[in-house]
Amino acid sequence: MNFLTQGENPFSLDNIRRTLVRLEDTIIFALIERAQFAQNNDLYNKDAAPFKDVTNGRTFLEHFLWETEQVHAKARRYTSPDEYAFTSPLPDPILPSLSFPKFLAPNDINVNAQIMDLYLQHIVPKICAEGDDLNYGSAATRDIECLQALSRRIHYGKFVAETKFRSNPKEYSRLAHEHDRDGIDKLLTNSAVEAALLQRLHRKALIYGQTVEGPTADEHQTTQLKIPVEVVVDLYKTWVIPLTKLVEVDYLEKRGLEWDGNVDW
Ligand SMILES: O=C(O)C(=O)C[C@]1(C(=O)O)C=C[C@@H](O)C=C1
Repeated sequence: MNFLTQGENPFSLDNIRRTLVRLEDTIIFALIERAQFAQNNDLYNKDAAPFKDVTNGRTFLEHFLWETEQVHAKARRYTSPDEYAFTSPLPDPILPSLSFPKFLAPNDINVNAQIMDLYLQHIVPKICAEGDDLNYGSAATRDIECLQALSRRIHYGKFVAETKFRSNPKEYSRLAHEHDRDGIDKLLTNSAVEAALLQRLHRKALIYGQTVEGPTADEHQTTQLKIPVEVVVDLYKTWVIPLTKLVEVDYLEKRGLEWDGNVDW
């Protein structure tokens, strides 16, 4: 989403959902890119021999991510309301600051630590072949792309939550004051949207993951998929949607508690 475009409201629920749909493509392609390299578990072990003298007590991935985020911070990446860094400390931007439209209420919700854990424990082992192929730089670069895309998608829940809050502030506020997180979860859940998403994802993983050879595309040629379809669907079902909802509930609870009766904060 380009928050700086004039004219169209970037914060309508339709536009926010359109961004979530586009991020499905980003995430699937990032996973396909990572899947071409072996697991390379040394990347995730801070005592691994190839790196332990150069990464200051971090794993190679953490170290490389920190270096990458330092460069991106200089280009003001983390001043954008939909971007969340995994590492710190980070330098100030070297570009002048932008003024983004005010939409989200101030909050410090950041679930990147959970995203890192789920990615390393549940994604890499399922999409990459076991073993070590020495492609450390390539694999870590793809890891960072996967992590950034997942982080953006999951923290986008804040925008969904704010639009939902604005459409029903009294009820969310009542539930927040009762600390009824299950009630908030129930109120924000749209099962039809979730079911449609999982079906769409299944089709996308099947189509994007195919090896296209010859002059015509064969929609039944599914034997050589670059990543297993069910891994992508499971990733969303078990992790991406629940973590997005966690972000939404955290946001709505705080938002509801602090609500002063005006829709704008
Ligand atoms: O689109 C919404 O309404 C959202 O809240 C996002 C989302 C998702 O993660 O995709 C999460 C909860 C809803 O049940 C449906 C979908």
